[in-house]
Amino acid sequence: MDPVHQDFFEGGAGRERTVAANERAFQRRWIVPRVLRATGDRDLRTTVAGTPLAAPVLVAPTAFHRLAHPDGETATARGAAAVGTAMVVSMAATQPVEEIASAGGPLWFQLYPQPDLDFTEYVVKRAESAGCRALVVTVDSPVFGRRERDLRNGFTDLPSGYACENMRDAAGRVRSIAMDATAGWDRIAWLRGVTGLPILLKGILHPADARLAVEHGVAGVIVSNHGGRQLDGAIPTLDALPAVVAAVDGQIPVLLDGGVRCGTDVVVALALGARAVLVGRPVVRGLAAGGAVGVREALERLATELDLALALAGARRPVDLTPDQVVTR
Ligand SMILES: Cc1cc2nc3c(=O)[nH]c(=O)nc-3n(C[C@H](O)[C@H](O)[C@H](O)COP(=O)(O)O)c2cc1C
Ligand SMILES: CC(C)CC(=O)C(=O)O
Repeated sequence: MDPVHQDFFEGGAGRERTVAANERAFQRRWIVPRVLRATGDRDLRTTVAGTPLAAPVLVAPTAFHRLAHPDGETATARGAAAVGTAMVVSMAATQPVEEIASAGGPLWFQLYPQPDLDFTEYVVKRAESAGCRALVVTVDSPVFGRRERDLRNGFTDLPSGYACENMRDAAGRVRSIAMDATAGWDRIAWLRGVTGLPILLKGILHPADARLAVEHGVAGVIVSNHGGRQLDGAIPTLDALPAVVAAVDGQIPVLLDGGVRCGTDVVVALALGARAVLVGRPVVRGLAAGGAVGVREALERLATELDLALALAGARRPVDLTPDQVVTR
């Protein structure tokens, strides 16, 4: 891969403290296994916002897949479909959502709220018509994070020949993605009026926001710091999870992304109350290394490791894991 593009995929904001801390937070947790109780067949399946998943690991929305592999987002979707999980299509995808949907697996669509409400509605309807089953609204990006690697590399836009295909307006012109600092909670209420799709908020870290999310009738929240690409110094997601779980009090599912790299990481997040996790960079790396097969292998490996870790932790199903099975040292 072009090292400039690799820096885009791997990098984060500022000094990349949060990028590093997301993974480190998992290193500080230890699993306390239970014994002699997980009898019978294991079952990794779960359902989130009405979408059944073979395992509680989804593909996080990440931008510009054609820069990682010529087959782009379509290959990622094929890899996700092969393992029976959902892919969250980024608003900054380099292929049209209709084409990505041809892979056949369940898709959710990620939206950066745009200041132009008519256009926002147009994009949402397009995702809906393409068969996307949920809308993931990214709420941690009122402005764009400062990505030092990209600034140093002069990487400010897609190279020519590539476009954010889901930013085409009705006239076929590609708009640039705006970060909308004017979007408030009223925008979530507005979105609920324009779509019947379940809405999940991505980028919740504070328990008070989690409670507001419940009050605004969303179908779920994703504890996320955008993989450390927005606010450098933001709390590692695993550290933020317990308070968010407590705040929503079982009313809606809580998902988490950031730093999930292996099956035991998934066990820790599930035990602390996440319904499922999403993975970003591991999927991009799989895509870059081997297209759809690489994505499938990255996700298969996580599911296999999760199955093994569940068995050894004494859980038959993800919901059997309990918070007392994780200690911090
Ligand atoms: C290269 C890259 C591009 C991303 N693009 C988007 C995006 O378009 N929309 C979005 O909501 N999040 C985006 N994210 C954030 C991811 O959805 C997710 O929060 C993060 O990658 C999870 O951390 P992980 O990479 O450690 O798994 C991006 C992340 C990366 C690494
Ligand atoms: C290009 C951006 C719109 C997406 C991205 O890089 C991110 O969200 O981190």
